Amino acid sequence: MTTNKPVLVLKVGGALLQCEMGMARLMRTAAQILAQGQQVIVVHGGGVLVDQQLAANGMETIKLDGLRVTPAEQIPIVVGALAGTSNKILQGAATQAGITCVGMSLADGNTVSARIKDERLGFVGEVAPGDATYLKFILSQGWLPICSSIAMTDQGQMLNVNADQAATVLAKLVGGKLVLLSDVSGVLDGKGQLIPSLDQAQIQHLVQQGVIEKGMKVKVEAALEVAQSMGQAVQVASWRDAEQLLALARGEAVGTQIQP
Ligand SMILES: Nc1ncnc2c1ncn2[C@@H]1O[C@H](COP(=O)(O)OP(=O)(O)O)[C@@H](O)[C@H]1O
Ligand SMILES: CC(=O)N[C@@H](CCC(=O)OP(=O)(O)O)C(=O)O
Repeated sequence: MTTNKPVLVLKVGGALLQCEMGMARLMRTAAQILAQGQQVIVVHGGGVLVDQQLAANGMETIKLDGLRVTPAEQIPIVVGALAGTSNKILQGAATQAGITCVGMSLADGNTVSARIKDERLGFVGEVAPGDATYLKFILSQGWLPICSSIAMTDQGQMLNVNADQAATVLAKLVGGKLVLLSDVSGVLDGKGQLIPSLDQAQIQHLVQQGVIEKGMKVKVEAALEVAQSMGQAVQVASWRDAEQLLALARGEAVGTQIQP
């Protein structure tokens, strides 16, 4: 049984991986959504784990505008933390919730094509939609693809991709509905209050004021790009909030709506 609804592309941030209860709750919600015949893709980050692994190996973390500068010597650690440990931790949580899942990266089945984004960032990928065959096969089985944000160039060079941007490209590839789940209830104003809806002009203003910064700036800009190219709102919400997850399962708008 499948519905005609667009595929739900759920992006989860790395802080979720540090919270067993949060992961269990999210995967129970995903199981509920899948049981309704709704297809779901989970895309994940793991920035916190990368920070920890780099520190454990005596390496520094440098970010430029929310993106990790990734020199060649950090690639094995970044790939191990994201495509390895983070991906398998989430696969474990999904399995525990009774979900049949497939762990994958952006490179599998040529799902996403990638090239070096900016020499200053090192091995960081700029991504574009590729071939949806592999993803569609997994979805057609009623399985849950769990995708890390590791990509590859045509030459086989592994690249580190910001996970919000990875989710954006997968949403475009399958024409899906994108929900970016983070550790905050949505985009917050200068007083810490949730902003229910944001358009391009409001985003620019808040970025200029420094109210939206760092990882949230990357997230909101990725959300705006996909909202505009697909002509539909993108949600920024929290995986911490059980209510938001239930509302999400019911197909309701939660968190902050980024408007086209
Ligand atoms: N205006 C804002 N509203 C909410 N969070 C913000 C804002 N500006 C910056 N942030 C920061 O962005 C973080 C979310 O981005 P990020 O750490 O990249 O999340 P994730 O790892 O879930 O993708 C929040 O935890 C918060 O520290
Ligand atoms: C290029 C770049 O910045 N890559 C990110 C990929 C992981 C990520 O985005 O994780 P969160 O979703 O948990 O922030 C990084 O290395 O941290």
